[in-house]
Amino acid sequence: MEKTFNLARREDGIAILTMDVPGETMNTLKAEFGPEITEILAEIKADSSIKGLVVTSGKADSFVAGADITMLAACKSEADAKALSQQGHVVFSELEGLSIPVVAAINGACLGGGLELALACHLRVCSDDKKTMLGVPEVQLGLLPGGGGTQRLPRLVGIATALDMMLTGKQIRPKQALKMGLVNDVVPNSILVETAVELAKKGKQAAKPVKQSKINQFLESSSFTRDIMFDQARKQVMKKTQGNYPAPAKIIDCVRQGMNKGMVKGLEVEATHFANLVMSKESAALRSLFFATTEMKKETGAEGAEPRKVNKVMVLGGGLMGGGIASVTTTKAKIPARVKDISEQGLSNALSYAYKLLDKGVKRRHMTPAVRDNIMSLMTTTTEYTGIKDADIVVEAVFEDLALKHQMVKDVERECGEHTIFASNTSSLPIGQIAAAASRPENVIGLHYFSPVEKMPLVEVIAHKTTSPETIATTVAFARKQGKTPIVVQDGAGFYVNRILALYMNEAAQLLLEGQRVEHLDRALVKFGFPVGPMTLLDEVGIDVGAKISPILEKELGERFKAPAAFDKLLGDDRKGRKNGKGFYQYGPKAKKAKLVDESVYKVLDILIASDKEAKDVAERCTIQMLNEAVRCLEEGIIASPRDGDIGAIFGIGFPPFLGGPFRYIDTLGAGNLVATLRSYQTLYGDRFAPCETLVNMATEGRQFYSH
Ligand SMILES: C[C@H](O)CC(=O)SCCNC(=O)CCNC(=O)[C@H](O)C(C)(C)COP(=O)(O)OP(=O)(O)OC[C@H]1O[C@@H](n2cnc3c(N)ncnc32)[C@H](O)[C@@H]1OP(=O)(O)O
Repeated sequence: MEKTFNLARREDGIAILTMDVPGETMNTLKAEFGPEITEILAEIKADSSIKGLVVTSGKADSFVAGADITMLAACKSEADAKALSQQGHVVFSELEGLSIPVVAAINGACLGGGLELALACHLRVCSDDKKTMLGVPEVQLGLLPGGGGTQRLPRLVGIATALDMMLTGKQIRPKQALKMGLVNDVVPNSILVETAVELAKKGKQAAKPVKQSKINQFLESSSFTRDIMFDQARKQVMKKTQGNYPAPAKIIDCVRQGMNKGMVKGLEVEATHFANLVMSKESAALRSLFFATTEMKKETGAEGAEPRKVNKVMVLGGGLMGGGIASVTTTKAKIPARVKDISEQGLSNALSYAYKLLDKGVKRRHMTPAVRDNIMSLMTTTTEYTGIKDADIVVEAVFEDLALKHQMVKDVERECGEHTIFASNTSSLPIGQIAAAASRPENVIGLHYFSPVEKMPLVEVIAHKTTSPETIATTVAFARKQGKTPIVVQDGAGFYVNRILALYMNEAAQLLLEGQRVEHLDRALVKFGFPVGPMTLLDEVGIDVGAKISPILEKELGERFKAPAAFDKLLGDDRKGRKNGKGFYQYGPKAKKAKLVDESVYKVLDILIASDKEAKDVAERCTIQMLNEAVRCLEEGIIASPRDGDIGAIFGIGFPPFLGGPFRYIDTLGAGNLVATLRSYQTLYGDRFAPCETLVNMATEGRQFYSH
């Protein structure tokens, strides 16, 4: 069997231990490495000629990307998972206990168990490479650092910093890692191992005291003050997670017990909590997202088709969406983008949108002014169709007006090359209708971004009947270069995401009209796990935008999409939401910092406030139609798979990740139970709740969407 670890002795007495998992792209930690590493550690201990040890990786892109998540997912019981954590504890303690200095030389991803391995070394050096990032992202998988991280990290960088890293899962760049004392040096990759060797030769050194604010020094100084800090952290995470995610509270408990009762106790608590989390349904759902997104990175979107290279992009429309699209094209994909708008004002808006985003990076010291200016130089503007003949993709982000979009298709076909792709960022118009004006419809596709473009991870790539596979593959690859997760969906009003969202929003509106308070509706859905409630969302997106989409969906998809008629009164009262400072909530200079409902909205809608319904009933009534419609989209072939439907809902509208997406959630609920609930709502509130055929069949046959 090929070995994972290689120990090379140098003449100067420093040995280099290189980890290189055979046949895999990245190093990950697996239980089966246990005997091999134990043997090597014994060999090192027995060899008095070894005066120091450097631990490094043979992979170009990773030090170690953590414990193997597939191995964790395969655990059958808490006992299995606890054994894994304890095995890690033993090996890392042995490494830490070596009498010779041990230095980790880190290049590339050093995450989760990988960072825990590095923490067990006495010193750490990392490369300044762009790929080098350090962190403990376990919380994003519904887990906690189970290889001693909850104990060693706070002891190295301080409790406050360690909690911040563990509770957010954020990745730390080399410079920042040096500043916070996570690594001892940052050097170019070419001299990484040599620097680590030199450090090892200097011998073990006492860790430099962590630079802490006065308040944190005080808070970390006694168990009494530490407890205040832990209680505060607990309150904050409960507020943020609404108690839906068990990992954060367990992370805090591990640190509390370890810092107050010592490392041995801390490790014991860590292994127990880790095991419990590995077996939790929340972690299973979050792990499924990791597997889904990793799998999707390899797909071209159209079987057998290869993407063409995109060297130049044009964006039509310099509004919020156009500015955002141009910005991710230049900043993330590093592809030149030419923005066209009819007005100079539109163009300067787009430029300043992109500039402000980049400048934020400069202010936070994530980039230099020179890099910002370089990226800005990739963005040019025009009011005419000039300098775009060789554009590979034109992304249209103008008003939702079919005639205008037809004009754009014709203009682009006239002004650009035969191969130029016309991608429409429409949120509601069927792409087939837009392509009807094209003489090269195979080049026409939908590319639906979500607002704000630079933040929202999803794009829907919409193929109409005759979009060519090459156009699909090129658009998918382009979106990925922009840092997006694309899902390919079929053409149809509202595509996938807006279609399932519309029913959810309509039901929230219906509940409002029945007298449920605005803030109660929002709280109920936030408690369920959405990042914001439906009323806040409508204010953010624009009540006018919602009102424009609704009739299109109703016309194309039927009566169940009919928005409550009373909502027209909102527009009659010029209530568009945040953008004009008039919506469900108060805005503007007079508004208090704490968000307050604009109570006058009840009068406009003739609402008599009723007593609050149970939050879980409110959430169920709004989300159940979303679930039903998601299945209908699968039934109609709008989405290709439950996996795409889950990723689309989570990344597009923030469907609670701990539920794994609508389809995984249906599996948890059971199709039979869901159908029964839908039918009871149907009796009470009408046919918009009628369960779709697939769900009914699944209920009869006892089927699930996923086999695991
Ligand atoms: C006990 C411990 O405390 C518990 C843990 O350590 S839990 C694990 C914590 N670590 C993580 O969460 C990191 C997970 N990995 C990532 O975020 C990303 O892979 C990355 C940022 C490291 C690299 O991203 P990117 O360059 O886009 O590469 P990506 O396509 O995701 O991954 C490359 C390959 O490595 C695999 N991989 C990366 N990290 C992995 C992990 N921790 N477990 C299993 N496989 C992993 C991917 O599945 C993929 O495999 P493939 O080539 O066979 O498809």
